[in-house]
Amino acid sequence: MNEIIIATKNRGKAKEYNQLFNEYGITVKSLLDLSEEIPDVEETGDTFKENARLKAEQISRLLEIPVLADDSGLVIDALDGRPGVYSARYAGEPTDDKKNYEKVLNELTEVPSQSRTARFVCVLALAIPQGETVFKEGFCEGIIAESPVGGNGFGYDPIFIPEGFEKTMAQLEDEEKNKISHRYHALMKMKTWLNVKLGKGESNE
Ligand SMILES: O=c1nc[nH]c2c1ncn2[C@H]1C[C@H](O)[C@@H](COP(=O)(O)OP(=O)(O)OP(=O)(O)O)O1
Ligand SMILES: [Mg+2]
Repeated sequence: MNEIIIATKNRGKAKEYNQLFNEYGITVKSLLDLSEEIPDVEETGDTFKENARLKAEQISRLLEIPVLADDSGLVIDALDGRPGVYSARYAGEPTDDKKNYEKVLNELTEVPSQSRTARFVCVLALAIPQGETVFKEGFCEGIIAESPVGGNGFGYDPIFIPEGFEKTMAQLEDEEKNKISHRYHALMKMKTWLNVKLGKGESNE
């Protein structure tokens, strides 16, 4: 098998999974690459895990093959965890990345830098026909910038300064982001789990 489906309609995510899987010789197909029209999965869950499950299981059932899905978002301490699972629709629907991060910056105008701590969260689900869905979670710690900078990445990247950096996620090269991102960490945990499952490696969990 040298192809995997990721149940997403987000081009930014699909691009990152393609880059992350590239070294294994695996091509990633998103729902945008399929010739058939795939209905939207309603993200009705209250947690990243529930929404990741909905996306992975519904598409796996539809296509009758194993499917990965990620539900992710930005969790800001000074906002009691918002936008969290509502990250994609924080400023309403349809999703508008710029409106979303501008809303966050407006809500944080009075908040000093030491209190602007936040993290990106990614719950990655692997749904297998006739099997139990597996979940792995990844985090990327950082702080929220005063204003948006940078043109790489997607979503909230222009306002997120990862720990250990003095620039935003949107100023990092793709390869740099892919070494530290919540998505990378979740995928590495999934890879470890799969290797153990296939008898190819040691668990380090
Ligand atoms: O690395 C990231 N860099 C910046 N922003 C990010 C990142 N990862 C997630 N995010 C934000 C974007 C979106 O506002 C929300 C994900 O929402 P989420 O529902 O998981 O994805 P989505 O609706 O964009 O596509 P889909 O559900 O088809 O996979 O969190
Ligand atoms: Mg979504």
